[in-house]
Amino acid sequence: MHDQASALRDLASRQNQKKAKMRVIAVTSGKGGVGKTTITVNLALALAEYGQRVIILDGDLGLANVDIAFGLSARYTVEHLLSGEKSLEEILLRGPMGIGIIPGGSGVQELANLERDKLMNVITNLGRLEKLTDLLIIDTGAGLGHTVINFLQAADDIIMVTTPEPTAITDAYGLLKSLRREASEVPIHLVINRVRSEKDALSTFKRLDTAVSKFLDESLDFLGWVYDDPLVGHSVMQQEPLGISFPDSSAYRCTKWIAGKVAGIYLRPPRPAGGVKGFLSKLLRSF
Ligand SMILES: Nc1ncnc2c1ncn2[C@@H]1O[C@H](COP(=O)(O)OP(=O)(O)OP(=O)(O)O)[C@@H](O)[C@H]1O
Repeated sequence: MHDQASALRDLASRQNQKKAKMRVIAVTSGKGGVGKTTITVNLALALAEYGQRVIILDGDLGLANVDIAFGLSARYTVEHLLSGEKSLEEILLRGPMGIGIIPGGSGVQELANLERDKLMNVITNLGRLEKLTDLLIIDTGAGLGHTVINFLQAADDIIMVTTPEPTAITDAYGLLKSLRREASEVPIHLVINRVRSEKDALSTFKRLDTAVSKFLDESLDFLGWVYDDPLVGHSVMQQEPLGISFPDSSAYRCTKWIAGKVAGIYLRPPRPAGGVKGFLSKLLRSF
């Protein structure tokens, strides 16, 4: 008998067979406020600069703000997609460099707890994503709520963001520990945000990696770091991504380096901008 459930399974498997190579990257963190959204938005921009087609799913249930970071305002969200009121194309916002933004809103939680009658809308609509993008980047909420777990389990890769702050490191470790149980198949790549120097980044990584190898018997992949940069705050106030307002800032150059790795392009790690003092000291050294 060809019931509704098997019809859905057939449709989903046909979508899978047609699958182009859209990659799903979930950006997450143990603690809130460590720069997950800033990194998601600028990573998307840097990847678009490398010629990738990118769509961001704003999956942060409590603090959905990807649209705001782009200076846009969401009229419709995933909720409208789930109810069948709007199509994917109708809820999709377009940012700079053709970046697509899917506003999550409260529909995000529903997405994780789909009722059967809404499943058809999702499979049909999200199946079309394959044609629209090379990369789907999900900005998840912090911590390990039910919705976050579902996104992390479904992703091809997880980028975990932390800062060197002890509380952020403790929460990152806690999340890594849970992920080993909940999403052990998905590779996790660490980004350390708001570092003062390369040394600061490396020592933070070492601290976390030592704990992970000692207590979880695993090793961490270090994707890169982003400098603490006051220009990030300026760009947030301007509601314009850093890569648009301050493309030469040290934080954006780091993000481009990370994006290069994500896109499979090798770049050297950037150094912080030295300002006039740095320029003069380098100049004097060369005499
Ligand atoms: N590299 C950086 N240098 C300086 N400030 C930064 C940097 N990255 C993020 N910030 C600042 O930290 C604050 C939090 O950033 P953001 O909103 O991206 O964090 P989040 O992890 O997404 O937070 P939430 O958990 O609330 O979603 C912002 O005010 C932002 O300006």
